[in-house]
Amino acid sequence: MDTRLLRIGTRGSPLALAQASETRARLMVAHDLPEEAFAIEVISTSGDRIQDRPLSEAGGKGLFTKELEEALLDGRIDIAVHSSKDMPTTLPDGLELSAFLPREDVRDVFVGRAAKRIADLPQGATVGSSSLRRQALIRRMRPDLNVITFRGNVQTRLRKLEEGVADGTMLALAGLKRLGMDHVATEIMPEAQFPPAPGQGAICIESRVGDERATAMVAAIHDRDTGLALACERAFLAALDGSCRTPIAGHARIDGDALRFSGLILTPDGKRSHSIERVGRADEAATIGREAGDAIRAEAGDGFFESWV
Ligand SMILES: NCc1[nH]cc(CCC(=O)O)c1CC(=O)O
Repeated sequence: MDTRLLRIGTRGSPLALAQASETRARLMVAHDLPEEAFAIEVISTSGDRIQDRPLSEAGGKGLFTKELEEALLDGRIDIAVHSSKDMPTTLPDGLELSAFLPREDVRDVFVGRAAKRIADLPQGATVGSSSLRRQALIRRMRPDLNVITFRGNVQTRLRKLEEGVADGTMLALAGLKRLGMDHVATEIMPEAQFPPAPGQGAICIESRVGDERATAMVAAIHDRDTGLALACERAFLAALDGSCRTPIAGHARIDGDALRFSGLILTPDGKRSHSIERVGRADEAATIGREAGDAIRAEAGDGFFESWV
């Protein structure tokens, strides 16, 4: 047995640490190894440090992954644990997503103070979110609400609610569950009304291409269905050139050999949107996602994206 320490890199937020611990726990079981066989290395990222502006303005998704990827490429860590939702569609040369853990609930929740449900908020109430997708979906449901940018980790956002900065906020149920905090949710949003971001609820593992030891270790905790769903959702995002500036939702479900994908793009004000549904074979996940992205882009036309960029 290979007894060298496997170094697991993670961001330092409570959610990131919970995800790294879950990964370590699964590796311990899969390989019958003690906790001491793994080291969790906390790496601070620009996304964690920049708190004063929306990430879409500060440089996008890569802000949560850059420093972890540098540590991987430098050999300071062997694997990096990420939320798939935060991963850019292209990775640096020499790195790959080598495993996806079984997916958590993909739905978003509303955490309300002024009301438990979005529909019951008073006219003009304030809802905080930094996600363009969530902002657009809230505006589509309730154009009268005042949507404000709300950054920071789950704990920071909940504290802002207590301080009265907003009457409610949106969070991923998956993150709350991993933190043991899902009781704070006051409304679980139906997927049809509030479709999730591509990758939501799925933890992924990034490693060096050709690192056989790390690849073999994480292969034992890989979940086939999550991997196929993510191949489809990430191909959809890539076809749309999805950045933090584009409100995009997408979710693929796997049922044996079948895959069913739903995608949605919106204008930031939520007034216009295009949706797409595709069914196909699970082993063609990436092709289905790419074709759905190409089709929705063609249907929307260039004007859709240019009208508000
Ligand atoms: N960008 C932050 C982020 N990235 C992933 C999650 C939730 C966990 C997940 O989707 O796996 C969150 C917090 C949130 O959206 O509430």
